[in-house]
Amino acid sequence: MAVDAGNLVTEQLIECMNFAAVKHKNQRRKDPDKTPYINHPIGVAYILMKEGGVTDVQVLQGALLHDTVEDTETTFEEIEELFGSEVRGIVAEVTDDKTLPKMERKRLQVVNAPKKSHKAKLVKLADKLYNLRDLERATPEGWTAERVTEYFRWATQVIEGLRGTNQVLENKLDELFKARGILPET
Ligand SMILES: Nc1nc2c(ncn2[C@@H]2O[C@H](COP(=O)(O)OP(=O)(O)O)[C@@H](OP(=O)(O)OP(=O)(O)O)[C@H]2O)c(=O)[nH]1
Repeated sequence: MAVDAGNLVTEQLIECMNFAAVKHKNQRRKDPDKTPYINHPIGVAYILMKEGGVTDVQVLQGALLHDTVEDTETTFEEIEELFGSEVRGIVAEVTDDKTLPKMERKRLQVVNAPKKSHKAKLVKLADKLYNLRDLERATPEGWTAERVTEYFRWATQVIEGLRGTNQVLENKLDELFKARGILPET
C-alpha cells in the first residue's frame, strides 16, 4: 500500500513529539508550578503552526526537538539517524554550546542570529516568543524583576538579527517589547 503523504507527516511529527517527551521526561520549567519541560517544545511548534502559519514539517520537527541536544543527553547523530540531516541541521543551528560561559552564549546568540538559515530563524522566533510570554505569565523561581527586564532587553537584540523571517511572529514580539517600553510606540 502506498504511504499517504498526510499520514507520513503525521507520523513524522508524532515520532518527534514522543522522542522529545521521552528525552525531557525528568525536566521541569523554572516557573513556580514546575511545568513539565515538554510543554515548551510543543508550545514552540504550536506557535509556529497556529500563529506563524508554518506548515514545513522539518521546521515543526526542529521546533519539537530544539532543546533535546542542548538540555538532555541526546546527540546530533541520534537526531540525524531518526529524523534526517535537514532536521539535524535545524536543531544544530538553534543549540547553544553549554560548555561556554553563559555571557558568551548570550553574546553569540545576538551575533549569530542573522547568519542562521530561514528555517532556524523561524524556530528561534517562536522560541523567544514562547519564553517571553512565559515570563509575562510567571516569574521563574529566583529571578528578580531586573533579571526579567534584562532577558527582554537581550531578546530584542537577538530578534533584531532574525527580522524579515515571519511578519506575524515579529509583530507579536514587538507588541511584547512595546508593552515593556523597550521598543518605541509607532
Ligand atoms: N521564561 C521562562 N524560561 C524558562 C522557564 N523554564 C526554563 N526556561 C528556560 O530558561 C532559559 C532562560 O534562562 P537563562 O537563565 O537566561 O538562560 P540559561 O538557562 O540558558 O542559562 C531559556 O532557555 P533557552 O531555551 O536556552 O532559551 P534562550 O535563553 O536561548 O532564550 C528558557 O527556555 C520558565 O519557566 N520561564
